[in-house]
Amino acid sequence: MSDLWPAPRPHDPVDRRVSLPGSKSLTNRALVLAAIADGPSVVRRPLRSRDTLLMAAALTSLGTGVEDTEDGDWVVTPGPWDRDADVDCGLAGTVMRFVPPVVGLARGIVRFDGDPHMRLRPVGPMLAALGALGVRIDDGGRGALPFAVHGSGTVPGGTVTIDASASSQFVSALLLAGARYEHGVDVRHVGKPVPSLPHIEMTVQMLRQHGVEVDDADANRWAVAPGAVKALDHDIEPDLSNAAPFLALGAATGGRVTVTDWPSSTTQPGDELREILTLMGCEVSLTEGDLTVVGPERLHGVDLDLHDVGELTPAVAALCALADSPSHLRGVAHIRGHETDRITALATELGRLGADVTEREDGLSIRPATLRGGTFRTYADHRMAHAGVILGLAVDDVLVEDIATTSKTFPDFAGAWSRAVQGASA
Ligand SMILES: O=C(O)C1=C[C@@H](OP(=O)(O)O)[C@@H](O)[C@H](O)C1
Ligand SMILES: C=C(OP(=O)(O)O)C(=O)O
Repeated sequence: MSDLWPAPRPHDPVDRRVSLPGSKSLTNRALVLAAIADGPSVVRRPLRSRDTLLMAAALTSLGTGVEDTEDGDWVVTPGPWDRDADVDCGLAGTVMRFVPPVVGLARGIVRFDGDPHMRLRPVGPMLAALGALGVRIDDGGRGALPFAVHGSGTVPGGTVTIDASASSQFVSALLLAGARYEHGVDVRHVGKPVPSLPHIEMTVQMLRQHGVEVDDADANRWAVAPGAVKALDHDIEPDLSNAAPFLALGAATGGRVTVTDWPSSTTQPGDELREILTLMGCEVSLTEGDLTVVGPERLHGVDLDLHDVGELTPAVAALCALADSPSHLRGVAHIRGHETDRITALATELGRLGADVTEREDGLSIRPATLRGGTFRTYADHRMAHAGVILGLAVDDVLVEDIATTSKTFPDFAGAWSRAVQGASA
């Protein structure tokens, strides 16, 4: 298969019903919590994609049992965690950040590395915080991959100050492990605002479901009391951020798309798509778990602060490039530290196809322009690929580079996308 994938363009407004794979963020939290719980449990309808398979492999290499059931669920059995191991983080922020704090509870030296770009993604402040909590880290002073965590079996824990403005995952990581530290953990953020707060709420909610006491009453402070993490089975919701391109299919074509099993209440930031698409002129309705988006004749531009939902930026930016009025996307300086520098990547690639884009430190301004076909580069970033296929809905001859990069969070995205765009027989 060519490295350049012709993005399919529908010829008539579509009317589709789509079921999506599970959430990366929920699956990887469920796996970590199951691995440090007080007994075996089941992760039902997990996402099986590169990021979650890497998480399962990391926990398995420590000594955790992760077994498949016939239904495709995972049975997780906490293990002895008494060995040295190597962890491949790939390009998964959740593996690089969520695993080191639990390795403090293991006995052994665990070495972490990942894809070339992963060595550039931020983790230093979290490693420094872990050191302050009593975990020995050997990172050669780099504050980045590769590094080793020397687990001694117990972690003192306690109060720690961290600048988590580069990633909410620093906070989530410390909280996920914190109940198993001798004194729990009391995390205080100092610095520019923490992005992606719904993802920290997701962490807090899941910890509470596992019987862990969490105090999040004050802004920028999260305290986890020491205690057991009770074993608990999880049903994983569909990935609502990965719903973005599919909802965009309705939004950008004046068609109708329904995503099934949309939760009535959720901490996933993708739920914000309902509000965003409404602002862009779509009709959006949620009825008995069916989220339906009906696109307008032309989408409208929007002025949005995406600080809390930064991972939606690539898909939203692509939709803005198809709108009939200017858009301003703000508050997402931190996404320069995502799978690629997403602000520069979006400005470059939308611009290559004719979009009128201004790159700013913390976002993008996008004005209406006539788009043309061409190559859309993806920089190993699944969500850049989503942006490319969205443009391909409205522009002939868009070639998306390395569509397989979508396997980070979506198995066979190209197949699912072709079927959604062209109908079930595709
Ligand atoms: O905790 C999580 O599961 C995530 C938190 C966010 O990270 P940042 O806070 O680094 O943006 C988000 O962008 C990422 O896709 C998933
Ligand atoms: C930022 C993302 O991923 P990660 O979990 O690797 O940080 C993302 O999926 O948009």
